Amino acid sequence: MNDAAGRIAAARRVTVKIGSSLLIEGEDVRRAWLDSVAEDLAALRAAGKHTVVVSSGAVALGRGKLGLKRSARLDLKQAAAAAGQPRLMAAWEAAMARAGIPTAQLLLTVEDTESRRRWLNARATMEVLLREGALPVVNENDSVATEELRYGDNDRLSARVAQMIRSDVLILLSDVDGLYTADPSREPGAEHLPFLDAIDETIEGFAGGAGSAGVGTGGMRTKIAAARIARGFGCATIIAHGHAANPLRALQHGARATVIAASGSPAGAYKQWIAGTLEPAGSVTIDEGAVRALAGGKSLLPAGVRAVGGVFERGVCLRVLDPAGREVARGLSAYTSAEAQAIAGCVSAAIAERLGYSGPDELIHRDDLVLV
Ligand SMILES: Nc1ncnc2c1ncn2[C@@H]1O[C@H](COP(=O)(O)OP(=O)(O)O)[C@@H](O)[C@H]1O
Ligand SMILES: N[C@@H](CCC(=O)OP(=O)(O)O)C(=O)O
Repeated sequence: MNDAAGRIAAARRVTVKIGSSLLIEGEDVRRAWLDSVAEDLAALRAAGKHTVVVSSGAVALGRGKLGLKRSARLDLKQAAAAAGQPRLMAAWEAAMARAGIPTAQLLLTVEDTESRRRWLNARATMEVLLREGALPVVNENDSVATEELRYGDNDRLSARVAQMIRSDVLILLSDVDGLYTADPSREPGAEHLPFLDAIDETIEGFAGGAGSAGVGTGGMRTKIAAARIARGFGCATIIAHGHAANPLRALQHGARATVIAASGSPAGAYKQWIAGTLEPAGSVTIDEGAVRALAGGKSLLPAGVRAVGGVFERGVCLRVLDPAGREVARGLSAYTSAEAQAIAGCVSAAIAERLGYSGPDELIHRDDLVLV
């Protein structure tokens, strides 16, 4: 299944990145086009797929609003982003409301995607939004980012977002229908590449090395960098043309694109990430029945917990120990240490009464658990 349509059909979670050039014309949003994207996103939802959008456009809209000229100066870009972001979100909000889907805004920085704690918090927010049927619309928090610590391009940010929500597919909508052997706007003879199973130096060379066509805009280079990140955690990347109406539907109907395959699956990579936690924040000791349940692929319920070690927040990685103190698993805790202590040994039906509020039935959900 090397075509974009097949990948999208099989995906459970999809991240879509939309560049400024698609969204904005002159100084305003291409509203009719955005309505068509909203329709496509609603169709993905109706097909049971969880979708997140990474949308550029704040800087371009803010420039128009403030009457600023194009400039490479970071402070001017930051001011433009601050002025343009509300306009960008207003456009998304209006388009998605017409499609019957509530939107939510997340502004992320490099730090949010690099620090484990902030990552987990952003992820938890995203999960609730997806569960509640909202469309998270993400952009870089340009106004607080620094020169040394900013993505600067939403291609790589979208790969991190795809990782955060465990997307199977990352769709980069651009003004070109994929990767060519050279920049097609400069070399008419350049060949289109429909499918890549790996990213090597030759491929990176196509996307424009230093001093060649890609410099300045980010161009294909940041898209290949994004595909490389996505590939590493089990997510395929699709680079596609997005300028015409209903660009996602067009892809689902076989429009030409470049597909870059993933290595492994998002779930596998996620579990590797959990297993690779250097310093788990605490531990839970479980009884024999729970050890058997985990070995059988079940979640860890509070009923099987005998003791809780350490002081920890929700979402952190815990060691799961058998009655003899041997580590049998690792997983992300759905509760804080204080809560875990309060509900240890407790049947699921009694959790709400014990805590005074309701919470998940599982202390560690099987999706967040890996046997060691
Ligand atoms: N090998 C290549 N294949 C396709 N496009 C390329 C290649 N090298 C450079 N490009 C350029 O990259 C552009 C897309 O990047 P960019 O303008 O940054 O898009 P976006 O705004 O969608 O992020 C294309 O219009 C094309 O001119
Ligand atoms: N965060 C910036 C967008 C940065 C970016 O990657 O732009 P683009 O190359 O148009 O996708 C903004 O909202 O204007």
